[in-house]
Amino acid sequence: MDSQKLKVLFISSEVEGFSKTGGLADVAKALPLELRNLGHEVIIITPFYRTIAHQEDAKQVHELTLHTDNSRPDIHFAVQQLSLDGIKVLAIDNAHYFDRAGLYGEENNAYPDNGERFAFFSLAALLTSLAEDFAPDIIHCNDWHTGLVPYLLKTRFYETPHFAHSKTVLTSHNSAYQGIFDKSQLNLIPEISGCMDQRVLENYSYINFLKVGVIYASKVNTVSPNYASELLTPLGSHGMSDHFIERIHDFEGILNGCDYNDWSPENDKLIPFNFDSHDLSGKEKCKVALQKEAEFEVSDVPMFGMVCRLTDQKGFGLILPVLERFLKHNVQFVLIGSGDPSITGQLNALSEHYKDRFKFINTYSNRLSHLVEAGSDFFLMPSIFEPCGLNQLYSLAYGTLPIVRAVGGLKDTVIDYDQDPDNANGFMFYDPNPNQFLNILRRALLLYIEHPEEMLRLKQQAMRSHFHWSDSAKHYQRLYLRALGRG
Ligand SMILES: Nc1ncnc2c1ncn2[C@@H]1O[C@H](COP(=O)(O)OP(=O)(O)O[C@H]2O[C@H](CO)[C@@H](O)[C@H](O)[C@H]2O)[C@@H](O)[C@H]1O
Repeated sequence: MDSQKLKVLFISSEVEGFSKTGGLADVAKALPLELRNLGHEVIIITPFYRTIAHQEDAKQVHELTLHTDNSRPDIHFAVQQLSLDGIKVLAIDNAHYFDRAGLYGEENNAYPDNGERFAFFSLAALLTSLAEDFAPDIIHCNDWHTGLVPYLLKTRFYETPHFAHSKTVLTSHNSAYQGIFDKSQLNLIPEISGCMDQRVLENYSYINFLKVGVIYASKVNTVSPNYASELLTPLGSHGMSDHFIERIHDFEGILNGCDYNDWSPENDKLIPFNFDSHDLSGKEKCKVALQKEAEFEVSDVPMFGMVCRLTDQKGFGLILPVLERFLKHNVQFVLIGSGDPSITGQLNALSEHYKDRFKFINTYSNRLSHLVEAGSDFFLMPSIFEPCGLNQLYSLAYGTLPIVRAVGGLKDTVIDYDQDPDNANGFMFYDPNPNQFLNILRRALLLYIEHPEEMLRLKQQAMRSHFHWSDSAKHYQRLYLRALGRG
């Protein structure tokens, strides 16, 4: 085999098309496909959740046993094979851990045994690689769920010939989620529950999965250059800066891409009218469809959209204090999201009160997220932090101007109209302050009302901003080669 053609074991707790709660799933689909296009052989490993899509097509390919110490019964699991456009997807099937209503929890409450569930998943992924006789050059781990894999490679599997040449890459899609658990959840892995190394088992009592991954992976990255630099600071690192600084020579930011197969207004099947940058009449019709969906008056009013998980990260602490003042203007605003019940409650009350101009739909809907991207004039992402953000990339593709806070990947992808009018593709504000956010909303509103020709130019310019996954995949390829000492 060509020495540059690599075998990549890509381990992710969610994969678009099979299971999804957020942006990790988008990456776990798009990146393996582009790596395959570069000639690499990729196998994806993911849990076989109760709700996994296409399970009727699954074929059981292995029945495996995880031997624990003598005090616990062995754990049996099956491996189900699925396909992502020809890429082998091996799903770890164990009813105790994954036959549940949610991926990570229910009704916004995490499952109390998530540490044990994903410790099991990490071990099972490596056993599956052995059973499959797929000796990977690179084991690509994603987020805290797989943070123990690099440690397992250096302990339990240290002398296993199958992994003798394997290197690990850990991508942190969101370093705020670290996977911190009591050691009692780690009984499956005596190398950890009995570990005397304080860096692994802090105070000999609890573990931080992400931290262990950052310490032990061959290379570590996050999903934008700017978030990578934030992770090196105490303020922007969610308490992890010391660990990222320690790995500074093996750590970088690689910007996510936009999957234009799923997110192109020219051929999107989930929107009622297609359009492109030369002819935006289809976008106007999508706006009418969105107004009807939201039960708003159909008229030429600026439409603001937002689609996200309802968490503090997404900036609800900036939105909620000024939302009523914003809604005094002649605007329409559609927000699609699910998550934190306290945010849901406040949004429901406002949506009820301002029925003619604010519609909150408390749901997770792929169709609606496409309609909001297509039918809005502006898309809101006033995030407190944002490792990369995908929705601003989708907005740009649909000529919907993103209004973002200058953090993480938002800063790497959006150019502010006031700072650089010639090249702008959106609006950006800096301070995490509700009034600053309201000011920028008003700036956007003014542009819409007073300069429709400028609005059109900006929309067309936004549609010409491209973030191809093929570029990101080439960066990952270089990272893999460096991990293998070939770069
Ligand atoms: N109610 C809803 N209905 C339909 N679709 C919904 C939805 N809520 C969210 N989504 C979808 O979930 C995805 C969210 O992706 P983001 O990257 O914007 O955020 P997330 O915080 O989940 O991802 C984390 O990982 C990604 C991937 O690396 C980083 O870009 C990001 O900054 C980081 O926080 C999008 O595809 C969006 O359309």
